[in-house]
Amino acid sequence: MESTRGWAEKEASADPLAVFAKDFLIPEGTLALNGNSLGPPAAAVPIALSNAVRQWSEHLIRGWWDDGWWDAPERVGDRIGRLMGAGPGQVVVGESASVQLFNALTAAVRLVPERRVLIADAGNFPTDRYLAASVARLLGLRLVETSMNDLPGALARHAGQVGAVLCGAVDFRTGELWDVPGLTTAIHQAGGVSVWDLSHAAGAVPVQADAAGVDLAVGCGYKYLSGGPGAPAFLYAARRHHHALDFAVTGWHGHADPFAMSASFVPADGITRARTGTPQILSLLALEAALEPLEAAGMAAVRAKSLRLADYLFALVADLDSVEIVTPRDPHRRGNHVTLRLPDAVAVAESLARRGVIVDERPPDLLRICLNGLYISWTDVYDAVTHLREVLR
Ligand SMILES: Cc1ncc(COP(=O)(O)O)c(C=O)c1O
Ligand SMILES: Nc1c(O)cccc1C(=O)C[C@H](N)C(=O)O
Repeated sequence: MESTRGWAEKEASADPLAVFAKDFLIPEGTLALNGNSLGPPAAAVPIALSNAVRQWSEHLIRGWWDDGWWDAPERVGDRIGRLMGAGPGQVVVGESASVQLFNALTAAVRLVPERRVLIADAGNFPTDRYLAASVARLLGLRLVETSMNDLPGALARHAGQVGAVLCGAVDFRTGELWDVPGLTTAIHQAGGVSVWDLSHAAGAVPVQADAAGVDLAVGCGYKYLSGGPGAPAFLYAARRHHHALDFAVTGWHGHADPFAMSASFVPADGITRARTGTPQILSLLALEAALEPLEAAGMAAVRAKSLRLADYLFALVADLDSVEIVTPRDPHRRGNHVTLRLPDAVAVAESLARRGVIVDERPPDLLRICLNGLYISWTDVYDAVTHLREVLR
């Protein structure tokens, strides 16, 4: 690795994934380095949306059957599942990540009703923490918040009482990737049920959900999956739990026979019981189309390139005295975004945005830079760091 633009250009011209950048709509001259918050639109999305509106106008309500709308939550779920190492029939798409978290967490608690301690990652995204507190109040559980580093300690301290355990796979602030397989095993050994928030992992890290023994998981559709603002989220539930899953949000789309319009809820078989009410079809079809470039490029190839882009950024910022790299350097211990600590991160992010470099900050001093190898190039990294260098000067 060399810190010259010529080297970055050479690397970019040899990059087999470079072709995928044209599959995204990013304004000329803009570096979209915040795909950990909102991924850019895939070029396939406006086409899929206009197709969906055409289906709607031509087929009206028949679209539910004739155009495959009814099965979209499971169909798109299977496609997202393939990106996260989940076999078919274990993922549904719909609702926000917050609603899916509520449903996953309450279902996890109901799998082990005698276990009265709910353990939650204290560094998790606020919505996860708020929901853990709310579910604990709702179900009369004792909430224990712990740092991820001390999760094994917390499991040991509450041995015999641990029920649901809610963790984020990638720390939304620091980009640290936790040991999903190892910690899931530890949760099981403590008699608990794991609920992983994969929002910063799905489409970024090839999480092996099935192989890791994950029980339940949820994630956003608008970050690395690029489904668009407010894209539907996903819920994964391991097949071995399906027969016992008792979701709190029991909508008619999760009923065994929805059009029987019966008086009481009988859950559908399989993951379909995780469905709630009528899914957001336009958004679901946009999300489905957005998956195409990632599927074509391959999760493993995108991950490998993204890690190398981050290594390149680490090398380029090494001489910036005021910048501390917060994200672990070990590729097994980081997700996709890279976090730098520097004075006045908010002002730096604003100055970068004026130069067309879109990153984000988490106050007071963290700057997050998302290097998604699917559409970010070697020269983008070089240019972004050049701008950062000038802004800091
Ligand atoms: C880890 C994590 N979970 C959940 C969310 C958001 O959930 P929702 O889509 O319901 O706003 C985010 C980001 O907004 C997040 O980073
Ligand atoms: N979900 C967001 C939103 O509705 C508006 C602005 C940003 C977001 C985000 O996704 C924030 C993101 N989850 C984070 O890690 O900070």
